Amino acid sequence: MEKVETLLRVENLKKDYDGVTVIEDWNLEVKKGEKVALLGPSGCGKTTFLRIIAGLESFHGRVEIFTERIGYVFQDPRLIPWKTVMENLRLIRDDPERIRFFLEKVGLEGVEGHYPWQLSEGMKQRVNFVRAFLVEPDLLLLDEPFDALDLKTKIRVMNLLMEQWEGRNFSIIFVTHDVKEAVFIADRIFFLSGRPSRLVDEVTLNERALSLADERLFEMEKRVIERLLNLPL
Ligand SMILES: Nc1ncnc2c1ncn2[C@@H]1O[C@H](COP(=O)(O)OP(=O)(O)OP(=O)(O)O)[C@@H](O)[C@H]1O
Repeated sequence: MEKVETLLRVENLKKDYDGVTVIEDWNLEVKKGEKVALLGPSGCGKTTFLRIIAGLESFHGRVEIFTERIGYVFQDPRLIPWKTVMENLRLIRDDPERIRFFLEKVGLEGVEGHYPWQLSEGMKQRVNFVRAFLVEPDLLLLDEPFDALDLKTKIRVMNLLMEQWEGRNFSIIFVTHDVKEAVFIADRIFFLSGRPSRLVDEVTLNERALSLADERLFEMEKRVIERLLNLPL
């Protein structure tokens, strides 16, 4: 049988801010190509966890990442205001053809010369996605990335995400408050408690819905919500 490689291993992870513990004793593994979602109350440390994985935060415990190719779709787009979309993206990968390819894929053809202030929040967020795809990541970190998108754009970006994933089989850590999004994207969902947050449960999804309107998705969402409601949080 083919051995599934570990891409990320987290042991006894703990994070304090000014003496206040936010993350308490997290242990988890993410396999190569696996898509995991984190569901938990506001302020429980989900963004902090992604920042730790991206090397942007100090921590206690052990974090092993078996790649350097990490893409990060931040909660806010963080584009450099005095650079155009193309200039922002060329900082990541100086390949205008590839940049145009992804811009077209997210429905942003023709905005290369625009400055960030000329774009709506949803447009900026799509540029944020393009930036992460340009990295050709082995691990993609997604922090509530669909919130600024209207439904049709969200579906378009989700489809692109899945298409990219099928082509390259990278791992995903996806933070969201939306159970339906989590169920649509993830193979495994972790449930977090409030601060200090612990990983209290996880559920593996053995099916995959083909679209956000797929009936199976509603059934899976229901099961996850029921599981969540039964947790002693
Ligand atoms: N740089 C910092 N200094 C001090 N406290 C911080 C810092 N960054 C985050 N925190 C605190 O750590 C906790 C976790 O924050 P984090 O942003 O990781 O939560 P979250 O689960 O992503 O929340 P949300 O779902 O609302 O986005 C919060 O209470 C926050 O105030």
